[in-house]
Amino acid sequence: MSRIPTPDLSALAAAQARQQQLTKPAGSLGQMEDLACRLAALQGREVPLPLTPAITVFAGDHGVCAEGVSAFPQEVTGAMVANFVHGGAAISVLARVNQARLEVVDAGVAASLDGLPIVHAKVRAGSGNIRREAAMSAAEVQQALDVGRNAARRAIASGATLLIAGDMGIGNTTPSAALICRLGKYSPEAIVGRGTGIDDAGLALKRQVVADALARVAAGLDGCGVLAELGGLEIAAMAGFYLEGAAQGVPLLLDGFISTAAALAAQAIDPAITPWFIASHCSQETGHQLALAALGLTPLIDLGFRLGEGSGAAAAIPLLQQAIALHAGMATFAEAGVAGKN
Ligand SMILES: Cc1cc2ncn([C@H]3O[C@H](COP(=O)(O)O)[C@@H](O)[C@H]3O)c2cc1C
Ligand SMILES: O=C(O)c1cccnc1
Repeated sequence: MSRIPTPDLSALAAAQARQQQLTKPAGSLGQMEDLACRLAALQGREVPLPLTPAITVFAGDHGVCAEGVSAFPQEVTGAMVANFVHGGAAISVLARVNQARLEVVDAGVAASLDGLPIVHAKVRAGSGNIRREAAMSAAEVQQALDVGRNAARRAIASGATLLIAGDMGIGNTTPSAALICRLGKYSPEAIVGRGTGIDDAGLALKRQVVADALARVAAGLDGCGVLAELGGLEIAAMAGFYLEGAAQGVPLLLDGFISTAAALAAQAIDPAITPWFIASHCSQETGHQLALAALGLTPLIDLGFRLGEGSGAAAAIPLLQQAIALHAGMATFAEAGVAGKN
């Protein structure tokens, strides 16, 4: 039995009826109208309340970096975690400007991060090399899912009504691509991209690495089994974060490629999660659009981001707040004494 509630369809219908009454031609605010109505259904109220966003960035390292799949060295993962807490990363700035709580969790960074003011929940120091071996054991998947679930509990206890998961892990577009291929039934050609910026030879190698990883893994695995073979520690933690957020009835704003791979894994574990996902932006990473399509989602914006960290989701927070403000604050035709459509 799923712990995840279903959205409130009567609140959805009431919100849709309200949109028809607001002083604008029906449909003229496009996706903002659908967004307000979806948030109404998720909050269970005709007029949703303004959102209190919280961002949790999960960090982990990837054994598959040994294959040469990233343009950057593995030690950047830990160095960026320090940058997050010192306030200098993109997500640090976007959290500040959006007044969002920002928490950083070490789910599996290779380096020691002792002494940094983060959540220390290292399940292991980097995953296995998915080209040749499982990313982690079944027990480690469960531990990483729990790391994410606990982070969602902390965020919600602090008052969050919108959850964003970010990622930091050099090499993590490779396991993400493998997960998206496997769970979305896509080919590596359609999904594998340049990540941090590998060249053509690097891209060909990365496609082969993903193809080899997929070929290594048996058919018929469940969501946790796929995460163990092809995932990563921060990706599994993100999936656990999403599962707990949905179970507590909190909307989940997806970020880019890694975030969407984690969402597909969460969906494989519990399909009842699907309506709790909202797509924010479309990443430049090859295959992100297809990954979102596998979840039935259309992104709100395309700013050409290809960063991760939760940055695209954070950049879309004002759009969600504006959708709610319009839905709540616009006058109806009756209130404003404006004539409706002939
Ligand atoms: C300085 C820096 C900051 C980042 N912040 C997020 N990523 C992003 O890039 C990495 C994934 O790309 P690939 O699979 O090609 O390594 C992840 O760490 C992701 O979070 C970064 C990457 C770098 C270099
Ligand atoms: O879409 C993303 O999240 C992404 C793309 C490239 C590199 N890192 C993250």
